[in-house]
Amino acid sequence: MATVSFKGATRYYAGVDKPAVDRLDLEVEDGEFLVLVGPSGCGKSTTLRMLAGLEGVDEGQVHIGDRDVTDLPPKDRDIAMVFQNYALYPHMTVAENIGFHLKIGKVPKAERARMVAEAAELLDLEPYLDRKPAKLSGGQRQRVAMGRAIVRRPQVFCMDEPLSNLDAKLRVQTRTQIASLQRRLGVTTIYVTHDQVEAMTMGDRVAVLKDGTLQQCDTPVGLFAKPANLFVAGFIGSPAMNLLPQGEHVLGVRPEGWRITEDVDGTPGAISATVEVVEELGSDQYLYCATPEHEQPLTVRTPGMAPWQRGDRIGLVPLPDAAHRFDAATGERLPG
Ligand SMILES: Nc1ncnc2c1ncn2[C@@H]1O[C@H](COP(=O)(O)OP(=O)(O)OP(=O)(O)O)[C@@H](O)[C@H]1O
Repeated sequence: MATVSFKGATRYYAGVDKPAVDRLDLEVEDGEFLVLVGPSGCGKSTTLRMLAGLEGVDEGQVHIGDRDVTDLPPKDRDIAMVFQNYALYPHMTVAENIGFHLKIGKVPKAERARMVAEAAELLDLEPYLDRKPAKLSGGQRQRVAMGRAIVRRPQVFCMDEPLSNLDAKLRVQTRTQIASLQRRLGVTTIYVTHDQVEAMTMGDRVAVLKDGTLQQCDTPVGLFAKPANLFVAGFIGSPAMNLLPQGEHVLGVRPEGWRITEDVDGTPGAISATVEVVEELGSDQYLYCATPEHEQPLTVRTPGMAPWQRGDRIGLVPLPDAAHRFDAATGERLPG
């Protein structure tokens, strides 16, 4: 096990002036589950591939523990990678797929069988050890890919969208399994996803990237409570934070951060709004409200079966501590 450090790590692709990853500084702790998240093209995969040695580092360095691995080939980095497409060998059985790297590494046969059996037990794959990948479900294939990574006992796991081929329900189940497995094994893990819910539920910390630049790295609670800028504020949280321009500032209020009042005119500071759409979720209700000042409707989340209906006029006041403020010009969070 080991720490991972990116020190000003920068990657340019041939023929592109702007770096795909720009001076990335990031320290991952020993045993930590760190998620890289951001929209398509923000540089998540490139960051992971620089760590795995599948992509060169043009400026800066990458360290694993106390080793500078910047110029080491992938096989010497002691990393196991789990890809989106799993990259299983179709002609090999589950057991052979899981044990493949051990065989290449000349681990004796009996030892290999023991390690494969151990991984299969951990991943509930024992009944399938003699099957070929074509006869497995998507979730089982995903677990075989995990098994192949686990038996190598690497210092670091690198996972690039390993759940994106699963349907929504299985994805939710599998993300819990991966997170708990990682905690049990205690192997430092860097996990790439574009899904902010996946990021927030799995990561000890989450690093948010945009256009190749790290925006913020914090615990899920930290990102949610104190987004460092407008991008993070809008990206983390679902439904997204309401962002209301107010001259030189932007006021940010999460959908659950409003107090609703019927006394619109008698409540100082209340934003007057008309309920346009009501979404019933059973446990919650979402209101989408039009206001005279703002083009975008405001989203309001209320617990339970609130009494509001389309056409109601309501007043919205940010709850104490629910107001986030940003500089409209720079997008940076303002103190307080
Ligand atoms: N081989 C390449 N040659 C040129 N440009 C590339 C190459 N690979 C990636 N890029 C560009 O580098 C940027 C970062 O790509 P990267 O794949 O790291 O993003 P990502 O955040 O993982 O995106 P996605 O979620 O879509 O996989 C993008 O603008 C992409 O178009």
